[in-house]
Amino acid sequence: VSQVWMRPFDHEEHEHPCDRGHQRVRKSGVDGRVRSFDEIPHTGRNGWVNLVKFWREDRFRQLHKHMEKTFNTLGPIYREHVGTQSSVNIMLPSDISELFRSEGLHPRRMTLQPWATHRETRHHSKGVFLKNGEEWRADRLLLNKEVMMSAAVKRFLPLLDEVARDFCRMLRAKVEREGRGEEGRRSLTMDPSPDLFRFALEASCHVIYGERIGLFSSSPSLESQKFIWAVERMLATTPPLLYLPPRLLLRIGAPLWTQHASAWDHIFTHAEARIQRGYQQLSSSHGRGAEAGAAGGRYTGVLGQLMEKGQLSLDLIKANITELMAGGVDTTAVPLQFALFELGRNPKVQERVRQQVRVSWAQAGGDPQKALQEAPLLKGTVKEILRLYPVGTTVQRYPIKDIVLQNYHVPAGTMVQACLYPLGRSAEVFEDPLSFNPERWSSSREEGQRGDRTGFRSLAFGFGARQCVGRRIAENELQLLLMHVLLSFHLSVSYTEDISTTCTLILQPETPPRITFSKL
Ligand code: HEM
Repeated sequence: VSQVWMRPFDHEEHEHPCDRGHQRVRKSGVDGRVRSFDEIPHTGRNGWVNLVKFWREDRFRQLHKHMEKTFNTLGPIYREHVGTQSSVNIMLPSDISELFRSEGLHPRRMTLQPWATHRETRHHSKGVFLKNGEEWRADRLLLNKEVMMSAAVKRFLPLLDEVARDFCRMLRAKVEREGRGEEGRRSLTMDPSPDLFRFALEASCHVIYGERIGLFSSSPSLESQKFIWAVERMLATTPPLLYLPPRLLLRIGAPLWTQHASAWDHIFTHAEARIQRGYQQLSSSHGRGAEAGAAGGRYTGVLGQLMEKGQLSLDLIKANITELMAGGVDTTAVPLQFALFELGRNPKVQERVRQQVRVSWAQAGGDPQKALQEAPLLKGTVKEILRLYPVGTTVQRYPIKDIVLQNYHVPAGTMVQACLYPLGRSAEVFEDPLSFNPERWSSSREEGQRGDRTGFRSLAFGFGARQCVGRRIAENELQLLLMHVLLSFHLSVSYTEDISTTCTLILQPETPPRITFSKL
């Protein structure tokens, strides 16, 4: 059944007798009439029954697979009601580009807002998750200058490079200390995920606070480990809360909510201490008057820049910095696990990327930005990993005007989700979709062959004005780490089966893969 609906919809011979969704789309192509919203194929009209099914069958954790299966059964568009949420789900680039055209100036996406205000917590009132509309836009334009613009990237790239190099130094020492084989060429097989989480937190702190926190030392602080746990807990408790109504939330969701709120408390406390310190430094440097900026011209991270410019209130700086901290650790540590695994199980691809990296690194004379520019396969590797393992499995929008998707009418204000996992694995969109091939992104060949010129195929960071604000940090952080790892180690894995994945708020391996690092 799986690929049936992907064939051209207006050809009689492609009708599939048991595929209701397919029939509807095909039929609409024949009489040319735009079908009503109610006719969109759906997974069951009763949201509460669906919620119970989701809960019983643990579908929240397998949401990506559930979506893939449902598209294969119902066609490229379907409706789903789960608890309080109702959405139209789509997965084809042409539909996503249509959605993008209707998102408006202040794109809105799904938030935890209704429940955040339902039970009072100390911190939700300060802004996290509450931003949509004009308030979001104003903050976002200011943030973009510090994290998205090329001048900002130039400022923080050397900081990321420093952390990536230190990570590899730490890893080389570990392999030498704990590995097998002759001295200088030892190998170590291990689960690198705890080290990758430390790397991601160290890198975030360096870019956001302009501060190193010493996570590669032999005794990293417990406080940082607690921060990592808090982000994990916050992410894991979010999805069910998105679907529960207030009354149910109070009865069965209360422990979840308590865990969620206390995780946020921890994340805020971690950020608050640093923000306070930054504020004091800034006040004292202004008191002294003379130097340029909080640290006499030294780059003091995104926080320092925002404080120095003084365009956001202290409360808004806190909310935004905390959101950057919360959004910046698991989102990079997890794709790195997938990347090391895929490079390990595809040794030929690994070697091709390494060859390119070696040349570019040798020619860059220590300039990390130049090295990345000359090694497009690194960028391709990151895109390829996020295609197969999108950190966020959906991107949501509430269009501000009525739109037509797959010839169905979708009214303004409907929640529409672009489902990235099925998109990335679709044979309709990608040639040989299950193969790991970073080179596919360097040629326009495939795009021509697929007949898709919308460009809406690499969407792991979302799209438009509301795309991921940490995108430039993440892309550079991932590429730099992979570059230094490939220069230092050969990677291999002892098994080649696919990794089982699970969805908390982000897509991650069920069990972190073990990787063999062999010193080069
Ligand atoms: C590979 C890594 C990452 C991926 C795949 C990713 C993905 C995403 C996606 C899909 C969105 C929603 C975009 C949309 O609705 O169009 C988003 C939003 C966001 N991300 Fe990321 N992200 C990553 C890394 C980061 C990092 C490193 C940070 C912080 C330093 C970050 C902070 C945020 C924030 C604050 C938002 C909300 C932006 C807004 O609504 O204005 N992300 N991310």
